Amino acid sequence: MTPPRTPDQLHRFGYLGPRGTFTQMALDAWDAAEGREHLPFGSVDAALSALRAGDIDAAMVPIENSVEGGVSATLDSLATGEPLVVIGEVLVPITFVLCARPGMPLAEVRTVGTHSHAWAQVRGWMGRHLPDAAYVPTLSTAASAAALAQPGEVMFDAGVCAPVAASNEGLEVLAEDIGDNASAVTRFVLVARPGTLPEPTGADKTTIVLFQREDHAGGLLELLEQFAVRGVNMTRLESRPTGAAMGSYCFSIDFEGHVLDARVGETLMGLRRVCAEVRFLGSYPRADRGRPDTRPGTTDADFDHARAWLEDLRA
Ligand SMILES: O=C(O)C(=O)Cc1ccccc1
Repeated sequence: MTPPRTPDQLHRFGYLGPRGTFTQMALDAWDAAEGREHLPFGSVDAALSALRAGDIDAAMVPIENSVEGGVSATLDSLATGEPLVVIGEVLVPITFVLCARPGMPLAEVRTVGTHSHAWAQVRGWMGRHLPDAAYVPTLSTAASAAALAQPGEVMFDAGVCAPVAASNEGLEVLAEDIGDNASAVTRFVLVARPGTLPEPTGADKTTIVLFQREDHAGGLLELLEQFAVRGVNMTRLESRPTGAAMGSYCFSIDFEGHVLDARVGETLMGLRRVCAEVRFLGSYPRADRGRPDTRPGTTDADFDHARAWLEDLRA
């Protein structure tokens, strides 16, 4: 996981809570709290609204899972509304347990509560061990454990969460390691209001959202070739409905490099020419420290030489 790199001006951090979520683990990994506040929020939207309102300085939210894909609540909130920027990312390996109130036998579990992304990752196990169990969605994995720990009626018999959430809430673990994919990883992003741009490290990523001008044959290719000709490697590409009309999509994209890198700047200018809108969602150090494989002709020095050559011609 990423070591802490907390800019000095950030003091109040929000996260998708309650305590015991994978998102809290991501925030703890990023910011080993030294007097800074870590505040739980009930949903991604609630955390990002508090950030936009200025109640917190940054928010840790899930963005992508290696098994289930993008987290729509996060992608859509970042693509619209008051601008926010990603200033860091954290990768967290995911392990799930099935937990219940003490005394509940596995054979009697009829309903299971958890976050939709967690349910999608334990579907195989559920099919084998609790094929008739009904799914009850909760706003996070730890929210299902917290609900079971409250006295009185609860909407489900068991919850799926991190081992730490089950033990925080004094629940019994009915089964361990129930994820269908043992190497599942979730990627979390630390989001702030614009104005914080982490310095380039040589191992950076940039996130943008592209809105096309009009639907036409080769429209997506036109966007992709902006990256290809400048040697910029994409690490995530998703289309999301804009909500404006049926068939209206935007593209949410992560790629290697920092906005201050020449090839990234040239790519963004190319995209700006061919798109109706380019929303910049930040440049930040990669959690895995992976450095891009820069092709000959696409280094900062190559772009500088070419620009100097053109200026010479014009002079
Ligand atoms: O609900 C949580 O614990 C989260 O942090 C969101 C989530 C849910 C499922 C897998 C990874 C992250």
